Amino acid sequence: MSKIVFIGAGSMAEAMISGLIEKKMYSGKEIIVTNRSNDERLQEISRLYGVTTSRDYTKILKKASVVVLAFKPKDVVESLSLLKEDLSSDHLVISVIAGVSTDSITNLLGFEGPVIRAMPNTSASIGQSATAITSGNWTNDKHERLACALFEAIGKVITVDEEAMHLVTGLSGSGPAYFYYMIEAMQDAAVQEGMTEETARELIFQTFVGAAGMVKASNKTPHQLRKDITSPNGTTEAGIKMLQQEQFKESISSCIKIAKNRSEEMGKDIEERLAASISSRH
Ligand SMILES: NC(=O)C1=CN([C@@H]2O[C@H](COP(=O)(O)OP(=O)(O)OC[C@H]3O[C@@H](n4cnc5c(N)ncnc54)[C@H](O)[C@@H]3O)[C@@H](O)[C@H]2O)C=CC1
Ligand SMILES: O=C(O)[C@@H]1CCC=N1
Repeated sequence: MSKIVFIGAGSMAEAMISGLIEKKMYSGKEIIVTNRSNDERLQEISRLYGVTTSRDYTKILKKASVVVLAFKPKDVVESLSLLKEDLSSDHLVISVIAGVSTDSITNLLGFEGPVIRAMPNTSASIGQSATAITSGNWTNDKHERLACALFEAIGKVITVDEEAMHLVTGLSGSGPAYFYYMIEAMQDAAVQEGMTEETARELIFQTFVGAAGMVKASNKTPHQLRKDITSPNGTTEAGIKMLQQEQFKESISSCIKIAKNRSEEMGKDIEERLAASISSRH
């Protein structure tokens, strides 16, 4: 199998790499990783996963058929201008960059090559990502199948229209962080009430895993599952009433909306920078 290159060696690249190796979709030897300047990080990733690391774009892109863009949206314009000389329409470019459209990537690359935009999440590292993918204009069935297989190795995959990607980003791309925040809040509350951190962690983690398992395994809706726990005038009712009073649902709704809007803003920023660079050339 031809190699897969990760441009960017941050948390998302690492989550994907560890999931792909774990699921044996690629061996460490078939993965090449590069970043901008942090040598220690490349050494660490090479030591952990047995991947090859290099900053010689020309050399590594010659060996690759799939190139995963895993750097931050703010670096897109600069990084793609560095990469475009060594990329061609023979490469399948898979971007996990939040907010940035397949058209922006194609325009920045300056040629009509296949680009697939994906939004995984960091649960990829344990094979549990929820990933949405969408295809750019120059992809074919083979590219789509390959991208699907790659993300299926690290979790569940759904295909969406590109317009949905901003919402997906704020919902399931960022989603694990919202649940971690809830866990943090529950843990802090338990400690404040006098429980040891260790006990709180054990109880909350298992409660979280159990609730996720119930949502998945049961044929009841989350609403019904919640009602099943809520005895009249009991503890859950008291707790939920307080969440309602503190506008829990409204907060979550605003959280998803603002995260979606932020993805749109990041995409627009790239489009504006792209338009400015085109007009400065004329
Ligand atoms: N962290 C997450 O949970 C998720 C992140 N994403 C997306 O993944 C991308 C990466 O996010 P993180 O891993 O969190 O960021 P990070 O900041 O941890 O890593 C970014 C990496 O890109 C590298 N980089 C920047 N410019 C480069 C260049 N020209 N050549 C080579 N490497 C370059 C940096 O050196 C760094 O290794 C972002 O676009 C983000 O929107 C998508 C889904 C979830
Ligand atoms: O926070 C971010 O911008 C990225 C995109 C989805 C998750 N992390």
